Amino acid sequence: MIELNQVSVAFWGVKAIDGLTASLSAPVCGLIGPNGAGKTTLVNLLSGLVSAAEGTVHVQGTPLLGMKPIARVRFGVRRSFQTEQVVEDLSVWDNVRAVLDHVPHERANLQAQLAEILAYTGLSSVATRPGQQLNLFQRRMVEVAKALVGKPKLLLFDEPGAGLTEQESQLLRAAIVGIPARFGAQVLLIDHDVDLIKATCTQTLVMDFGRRLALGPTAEVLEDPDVRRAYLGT
Ligand SMILES: Nc1ncnc2c1ncn2[C@@H]1O[C@H](COP(=O)(O)OP(=O)(O)OP(=O)(O)O)[C@@H](O)[C@H]1O
Repeated sequence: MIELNQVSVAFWGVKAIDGLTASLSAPVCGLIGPNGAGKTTLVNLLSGLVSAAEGTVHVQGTPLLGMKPIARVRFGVRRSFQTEQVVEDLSVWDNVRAVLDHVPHERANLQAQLAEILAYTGLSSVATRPGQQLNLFQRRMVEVAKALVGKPKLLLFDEPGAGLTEQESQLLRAAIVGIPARFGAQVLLIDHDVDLIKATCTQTLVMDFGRRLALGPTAEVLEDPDVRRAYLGT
C-alpha cells in the first residue's frame, strides 16, 4: 500500500508534484499521464532521489520521506530506470548477485534464490553471458531480476516496455503480473503503453500538471472523459 498525503515537489519554484493525495492499494498499480505530468518525479520521490517540499508518504504503513535512498532499498523499495543499469563486463548472474551486497537476504540457499529469480525472468539460459552481449529485452529483464533480489516490498518500474516488440512486451507483462503472488511485492508501473497498463494494472493513477486527474479501477479510469481529453487525446 502506498499512501501519499498532500505531497508537493518543486524544482526552482515549478511544482512537478502539486498537493497529491492518493492511496494505491492494488497489487499492480499503473501510473500514467501526459509528458511532464510528474510521473518520474513521483518515482524519484518514492526512491529518495528527490525531496518533498510538503506532505507525507507511507509504504506499508512506514513513513518514507525521512529515509535515505539506501535505507529505502534495504527497506524494500526498488526501482528500474529508463536506461538499464547493467554492468557490461559482468555476467547476468553476477549482475543480479551484486544486489545481495546492498539488501538484507536469507543466507540459506542463496544460489537457489538467485536461480529462481533468473528462471522467473527467463534469464537462466543466458546466466553466464556478459551484459554487453544482451539484447534490449534481456537487459530489461535483468533490471526486473535485480529488483526481485532479497525481500522487496515495492517495485517501481519506469517505462519497462519502451522499445520492446509485441512478443517481448507480452513476456514482460506476464512477469510483472505474477510478481505480487510469487514475491509478495506491490508493483507501481509507469508506461505510455496503455495496452500494457490495461493488461497488468487493476488500479491506475492518472497525473496531469503534478496533480491527480483520476484514480480508480484501470478500465474506469481509461473511460473517464477528463483522462481521455488530457491523456488519450480523444
Ligand atoms: N531535475 C529537475 N529540474 C527541474 N525541473 C524538473 C526536474 N525534473 C523534472 N522537472 C520538471 O518537472 C515536471 C515533471 O517532470 P517528470 O519528468 O516527473 O514528468 P513525467 O510525467 O515523468 O514526464 P515523461 O512522461 O515525459 O517522462 C516537468 O515540468 C519537468 O520539466
